[in-house]
Amino acid sequence: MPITEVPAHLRAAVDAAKEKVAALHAELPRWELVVWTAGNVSERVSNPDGDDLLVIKPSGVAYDDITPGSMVVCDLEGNLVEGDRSPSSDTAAHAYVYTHMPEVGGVVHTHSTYATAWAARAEEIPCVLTMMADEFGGPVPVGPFAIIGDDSIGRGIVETLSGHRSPAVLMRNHGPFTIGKDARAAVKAAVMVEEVARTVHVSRQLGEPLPIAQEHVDSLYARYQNVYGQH
Ligand SMILES: O=C(CO)[C@@H](O)[C@@H](O)COP(=O)(O)O
Repeated sequence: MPITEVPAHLRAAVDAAKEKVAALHAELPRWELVVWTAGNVSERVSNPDGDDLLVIKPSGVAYDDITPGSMVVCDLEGNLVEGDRSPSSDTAAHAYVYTHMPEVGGVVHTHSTYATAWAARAEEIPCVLTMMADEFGGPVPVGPFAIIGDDSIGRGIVETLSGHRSPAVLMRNHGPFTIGKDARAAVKAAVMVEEVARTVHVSRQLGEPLPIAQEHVDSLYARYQNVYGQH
């Protein structure tokens, strides 16, 4: 049964998600992860009484014009539930991730320069920095080439990241998609994947970066994910 309007019991949660996701969009230009209208952020709105919803950016809207009121609400089929603009052109991908990865609460897509350059080569970013062990638990993987317009991008994200420690995937010839427990965590992963893509790129200009032993990757990841305080 398609959802044609936001259920009353989700109204407050949807409005809170609109405020949060609108504010998080400002982080993409702030960290220089996007140009013009590229990129998008979404967050799941869990529905204990039925199908979840997602809140996402309206398609093609300038970042300066993104407000809580401009955000769009869709069901997990990608159908519009609330909003006066078309949802992001990546809505199907976000929705597919939420449907097939129930632990994911936020999805981000950017075209950040260094991560996208790695995606253009379809080359994973090797785990040669302790920061990568912390945040990604190993290399940042590459996902398949996928044309926008159906759920092929979403399928590529899910096939690559399911069971993988990394919250980021470099979709071949396209750019990074990141996931997290909520939209803020996915935005953080987008910031971090661009940072490590740049650092490893710079390092490789002067030689071959040295790998980190798996045992050290594992212990760094465990510490960062379970002990290190992030607020
Ligand atoms: O990369 C793509 C599509 O995959 C861009 O068009 C995307 O970054 C921005 O599109 P939207 O404005 O979110 O519709």
